[in-house]
Amino acid sequence: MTSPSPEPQTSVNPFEGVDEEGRMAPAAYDAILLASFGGPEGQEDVIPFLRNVTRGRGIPDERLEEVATHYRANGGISPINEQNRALKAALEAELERRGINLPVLWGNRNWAPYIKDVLQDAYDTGYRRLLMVTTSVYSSYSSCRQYREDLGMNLLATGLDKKLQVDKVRQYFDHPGFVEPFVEGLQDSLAKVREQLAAADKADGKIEVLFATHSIPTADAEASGPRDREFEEGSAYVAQHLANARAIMDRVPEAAGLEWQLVYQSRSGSPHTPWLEPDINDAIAELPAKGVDGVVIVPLGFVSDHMEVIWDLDTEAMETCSELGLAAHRAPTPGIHEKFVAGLVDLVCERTVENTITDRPALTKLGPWYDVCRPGCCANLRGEKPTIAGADSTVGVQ
Ligand SMILES: CC1=C(CCC(=O)O)c2cc3nc(cc4[nH]c(cc5[nH]c(cc1n2)c(C)c5CCC(=O)O)c(CCC(=O)O)c4C)C(CCC(=O)O)=C3C
Ligand SMILES: [Fe+2]
Repeated sequence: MTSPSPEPQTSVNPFEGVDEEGRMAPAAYDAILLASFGGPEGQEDVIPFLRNVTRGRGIPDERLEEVATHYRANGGISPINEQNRALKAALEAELERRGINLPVLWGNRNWAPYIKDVLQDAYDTGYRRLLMVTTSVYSSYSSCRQYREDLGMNLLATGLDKKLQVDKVRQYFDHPGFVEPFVEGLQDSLAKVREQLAAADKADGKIEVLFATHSIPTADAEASGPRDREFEEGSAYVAQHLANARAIMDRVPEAAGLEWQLVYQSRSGSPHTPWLEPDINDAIAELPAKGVDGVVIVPLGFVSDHMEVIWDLDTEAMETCSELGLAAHRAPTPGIHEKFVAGLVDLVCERTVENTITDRPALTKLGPWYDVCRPGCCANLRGEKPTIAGADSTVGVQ
């Protein structure tokens, strides 16, 4: 039990304490908030979970039924919560190893433990300032602003908006802690695909690398990131993935000269709304005609092996590969890789007055990303909601 810190003051100038690169001055935090998506933990949770996820988003019922079957086939259980429990434990161990006294709280947007309850518990424990780390690393409405909105709305709903300050670490897509596990993963998966090819007497077979991420509506892709910067393909979300894919390819000598592409998965929504393409299965279907014999799938958009990885990649995309006679292997997600866990603690230390880390590593020219999102960053195209951690935020001190 800590003694309560002073209540935060509401600032008039939203940029106060934030420099031109969107960097926020280090502060004294009471705890880390690990914020994630959440997932069902039994058959009876599946539909209520899906309703939570899609509330107000117009996802057709047929799509919900289809997604429900992915969960049902796995006992109604998403692996994501267990993975977050493991990540929380790994973060606690790494903090302890470094002698950093910061508790780790865990809350989800769409399932228990809900962010709302965690915020109330945090306040009741005496915490007054939290630093949020999300399990979502790129810039887009779904992966950046929606987290910031859910924090803003839950602080308002609990009446804690003037009492509990929540800041957020920068989007960390190009932090070495996130990228390096994929470098190792690509190396290992390439070796496995080469073994498969050798066993099939195709030792010289051609291999292509597919970097897979979540599809989003093209309108959201165009609205991703800050308004005052131009990005490749007109989208921070796409540009961040392309830059990361190049950074990974450059670090794997065994992949020199191989063709690669960025592909998308898990599309939902109305078929009339354009989403990012190509779909991974369509991309795989084109490969035999290009003389490709083997595929490495790098799940670049994801932090852990949750449902969208084990179903859409390991089940569906792998099936597409085997139907076409392609050798294939899926590289791991960062999960609780020690470099990933250490990287998250480094990101926290960028922001804490104690144990401050001043170099802010980024493996692409796009980063290091902003601690405080620029105005209009990753806009909600359906209307504005209260957010935290943005220069245009209406909740908390920025
Ligand atoms: C960019 C992005 C990430 C990556 C960043 C991040 O990790 O946050 C992500 C992650 C995840 N998406 C997840 C699950 C779902 N996403 C859905 C729907 C949607 N995702 C979208 C985008 C993203 N999603 C979008 C634009 C929609 C449609 C509109 C909407 O509803 O906003 C739906 C509804 C049904 C469907 O249409 O598929 C479900 C069930 C799970 C949990 C998996 C598990 O349980 O293990 C995770 C980690
Ligand atoms: Fe953003």
